Amino acid sequence: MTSRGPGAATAAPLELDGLTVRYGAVTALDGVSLRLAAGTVTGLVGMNGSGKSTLFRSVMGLVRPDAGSVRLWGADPEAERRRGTVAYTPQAEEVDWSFPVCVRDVVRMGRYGRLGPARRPRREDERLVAEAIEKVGMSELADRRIGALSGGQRKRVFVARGLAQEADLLLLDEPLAGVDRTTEETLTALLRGLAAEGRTVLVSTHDLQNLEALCDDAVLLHRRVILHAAPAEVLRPENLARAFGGANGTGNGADTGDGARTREVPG
Ligand SMILES: Nc1ncnc2c1ncn2[C@@H]1O[C@H](COP(=O)(O)OP(=O)(O)OP(=O)(O)O)[C@@H](O)[C@H]1O
Repeated sequence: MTSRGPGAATAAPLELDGLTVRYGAVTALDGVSLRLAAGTVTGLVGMNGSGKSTLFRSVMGLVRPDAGSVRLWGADPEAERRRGTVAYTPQAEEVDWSFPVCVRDVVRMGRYGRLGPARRPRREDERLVAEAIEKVGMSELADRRIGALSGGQRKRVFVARGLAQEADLLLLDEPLAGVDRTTEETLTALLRGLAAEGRTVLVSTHDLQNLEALCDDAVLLHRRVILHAAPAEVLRPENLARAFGGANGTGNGADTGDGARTREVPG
């Protein structure tokens, strides 16, 4: 894991304080405060449009907060982003899948922030790339164009990119959506393993059945943090109802308005 200066060891890997983000008239996040403990997996749970992706994008500096702050290990986030200590797996819809690259190319992008002065991947980088691809069960498809992958395979490629990056904080936007049961179990074990190594994972998910197996903590989001507690507590019907507006938490609820989404290339 990356070594940091004094003070960073005790600081939270991620701390949001009063984070507020608006897209024109739409308030996506409204005074969100959150602190993640190191070496944990935290589930981010909320209905469509509750602000989950906006939260991730704010941490990555892809949207500018209207108010509030993001701190990574107690410091200004820009330096940590540049050092590659935080990895982001975007939702599939945010990626340009016609970009002419193969699985290995995308995963190799995870190493770019860590390349030596020659800026050329070394044998060690290639080993880490191959290892990350193997961990998500994609070795046989390593040379396939990303546009020719299934939805579940696409998710796994971006999880592998985060693994190859050896980031200390991983932000995963719905990595389990649309994957089969075996892949879900593989990815769950993988994320649990990362936390056991001391890495910190924030993962948005709609899969409430898997929440307790996956997470140490969960955050119910509905523009604001409704509850940050153990998964069992978050799963209580009365708590889910506060975020989803239905007793069982499986209702879709009304979206709060559909703004145009930005798209980005895989790198
Ligand atoms: N680029 C944008 N321009 C305008 N509005 C946006 C933009 N991106 C998101 N929004 C709006 O902000 C709100 C929060 O969106 P966000 O994508 O963060 O929600 P989410 O919880 O990730 O949803 P989902 O579960 O559907 O992925 C929604 O009302 C959405 O329509």
